Amino acid sequence: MGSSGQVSWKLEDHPNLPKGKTVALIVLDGWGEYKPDEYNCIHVAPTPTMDSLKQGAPEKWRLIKAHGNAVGLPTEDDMGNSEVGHNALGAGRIFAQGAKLVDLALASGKIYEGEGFKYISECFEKGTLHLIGLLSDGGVHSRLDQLQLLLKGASERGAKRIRVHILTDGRDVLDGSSVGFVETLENDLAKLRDGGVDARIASGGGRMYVTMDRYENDWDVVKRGWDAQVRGEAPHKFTNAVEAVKKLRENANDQYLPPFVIVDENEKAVGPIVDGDAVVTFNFRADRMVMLAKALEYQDFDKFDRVRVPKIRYAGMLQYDGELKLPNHYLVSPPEIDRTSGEYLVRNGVRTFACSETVKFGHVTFFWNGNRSGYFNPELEEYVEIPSDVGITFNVQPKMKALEIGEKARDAILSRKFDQVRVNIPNGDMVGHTGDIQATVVACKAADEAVKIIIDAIEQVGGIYVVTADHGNAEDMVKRNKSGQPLFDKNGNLQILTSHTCQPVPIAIGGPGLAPGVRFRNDVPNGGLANVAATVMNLHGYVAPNDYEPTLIEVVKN
Ligand SMILES: O=C(O)[C@H](O)COP(=O)(O)O
Ligand SMILES: [Mn+2]
Ligand SMILES: [Mn+2]
Repeated sequence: MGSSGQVSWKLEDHPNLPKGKTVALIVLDGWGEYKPDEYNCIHVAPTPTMDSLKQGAPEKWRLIKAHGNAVGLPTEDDMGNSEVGHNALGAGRIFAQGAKLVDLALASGKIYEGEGFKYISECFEKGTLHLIGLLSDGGVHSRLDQLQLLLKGASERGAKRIRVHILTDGRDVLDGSSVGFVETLENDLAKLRDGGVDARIASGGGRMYVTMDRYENDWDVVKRGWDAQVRGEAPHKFTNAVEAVKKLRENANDQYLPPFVIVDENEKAVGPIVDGDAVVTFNFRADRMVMLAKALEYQDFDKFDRVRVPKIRYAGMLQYDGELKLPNHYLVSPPEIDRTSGEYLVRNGVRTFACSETVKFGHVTFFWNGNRSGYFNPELEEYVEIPSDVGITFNVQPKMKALEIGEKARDAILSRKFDQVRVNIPNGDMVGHTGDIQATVVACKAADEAVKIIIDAIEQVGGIYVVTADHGNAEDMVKRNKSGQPLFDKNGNLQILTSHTCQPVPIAIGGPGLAPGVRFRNDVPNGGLANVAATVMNLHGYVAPNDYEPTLIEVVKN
């Protein structure tokens, strides 16, 4: 920063590293490092390319942290995720993330003093407060304890009628855990009712089938939620949410429960959203709330027929998109992730290509650029989205679009029109979340093949590659005890881990364009994802800004 507070965008030249090399930056989603056993799908899958990077040159492969404090999460027990992972990779610094900011705002009570809470609380006298979000303690998109505090805080501050619209998880937490979370919530709501607040669950559904789509992959998902939450209409009606979830689990897992509404004895929905109500989406993470936020907020919304558009006061837990100012009102200010490496590099003339398929497209663009949509400079950047398959779980098509992403990146590299070619390869993560071990093995193989296509192209143009990951997933597919032994449930079934992990991730550098003597330093033993940005800036021939986390590489003279 200059003394006037103006950002000086000019990056210093690196003393020993040249400019003009094509740098391929490959993020394998959900690809951690863990002991090689039968539940490590990366180990089981043939992954010759990633293996050769690991076994090749020890000074060009290492592990970095991708969870907990290293990515701005509240505790070391918090697994990493795509949002915080790509934020750290792109921003080069560690920002206190949404989970932590909401914790702090709730603990200090500041959440109730902000504009967002005041705005919604004006409906408390006459209207209903609706809370919509993911019901689990996964800590990736939301957290149960935050919802509990918000329920208590809102009712103490005048909310007389509260309706909770739940989305069951099974993706950031064990499948089947939804029942326990709904029971806990029901207990809390019963206590509020004892205190005179009319508080109930009003609707629900599984997060992947109802509401929490992302990057506009499938608007039907959001529509199903809208119909249940706003209109009080769904194919399944129950008088009790615990019963609903137990019954619907007979034919679907937590992630994919069909939408349901809770009705009274006259079959009337207990909590549609109507004029004069307040709505809060209590997820702090943006990607899977943006679509609903648009449906709730935009007058001229045309992605599906909303049928009835109630006049409400709506606030997000956070503002989900700073560029779009979406939503306009929010309870907690999001982290201000500024001066990202993407912006610096583009402002220094680095021509950038970014690509993934829809389900991860925003990861290498929006998250990478500090939760900012759009280009910094359209003349120098091209972002390509390959449409994802719609309406299937990814264990059915575990190869996903890995090869297409690899080929697009290859073409971008060979065109020589770009200095940085950045991709996210989703397979390990998206298929890992299904809990299908065999399919995840196929997924890892496909991801490895995509890496090979890109590295081969880099060989051809004399470029440099950086291969890393955003957090673990496919390297461990079972829940384990403290000594690492797999755990079984009371019926003797293996407990499948659909979520991410706390494992470190690999980073490898190489390619013919890598200057002689470049190697990983030994003095950054606790390096994490945030150290990657400075590293990449070096590989483009620049020194990172002073306040960036230190580079992972050094240049030794031979
Ligand atoms: O949103 C999801 O799919 C999961 O909750 C987290 O996965 P991601 O962080 O890899 O997107
Ligand atoms: Mn991810
Ligand atoms: Mn994931």
